[in-house]
Amino acid sequence: MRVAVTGTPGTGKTTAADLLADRLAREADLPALEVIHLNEVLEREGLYTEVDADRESKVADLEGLAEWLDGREDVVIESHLAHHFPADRIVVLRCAPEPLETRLRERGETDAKARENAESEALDVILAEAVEEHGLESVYEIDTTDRDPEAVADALEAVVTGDREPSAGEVDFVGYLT
Ligand SMILES: Nc1ncnc2c1ncn2[C@@H]1O[C@H](COP(=O)(O)OP(=O)(O)OP(=O)(O)O)[C@@H](O)[C@H]1O
Repeated sequence: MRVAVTGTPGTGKTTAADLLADRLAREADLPALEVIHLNEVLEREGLYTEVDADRESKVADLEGLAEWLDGREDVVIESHLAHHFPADRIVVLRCAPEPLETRLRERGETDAKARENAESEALDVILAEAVEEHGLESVYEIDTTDRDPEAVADALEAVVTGDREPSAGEVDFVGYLT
């Protein structure tokens, strides 16, 4: 089974996926899935097409990443790009725009980048992409706004074990737009 963990930068994908990886390694009754941090693969394998100077970020080579993922089936793929690849279950981590902006600023992002990501989150951009590419029945939303990382990992674990139902569309942050 392939599980994609996606969401706007700052929603806590890396943090939750690391906690899940610990649990998968320790608990024998959980499925044997390997957690892949796709941004690390992108860096390590050089799977980007250009470096975007203005935004100080690399443009992902989606075809190259898809080829790298080909044949890796029992995995949890963590990245804001994870929903662009074939997967059985797609988890979209969400966070209310204001606390998301604060998280990103505290992590050292520029005000402009923090604001841009908060607006993208308010507009459900990644959720919409995930639903368009995979359909409502494969998409699970987890609202991390008032959940600590262990509680987010609990919800993620419930998706992996099949104890949580698909839930796209439950989270609504449009009211945060100013
Ligand atoms: N559930 C949570 N509640 C509050 N803060 C959190 C939570 N999860 C992560 N954080 C904090 O938010 C910041 C972003 O977390 P993290 O790097 O895991 O996000 P991400 O979605 O993987 O981001 P990116 O896509 O940029 O890699 C970190 O400073 C982290 O400590």
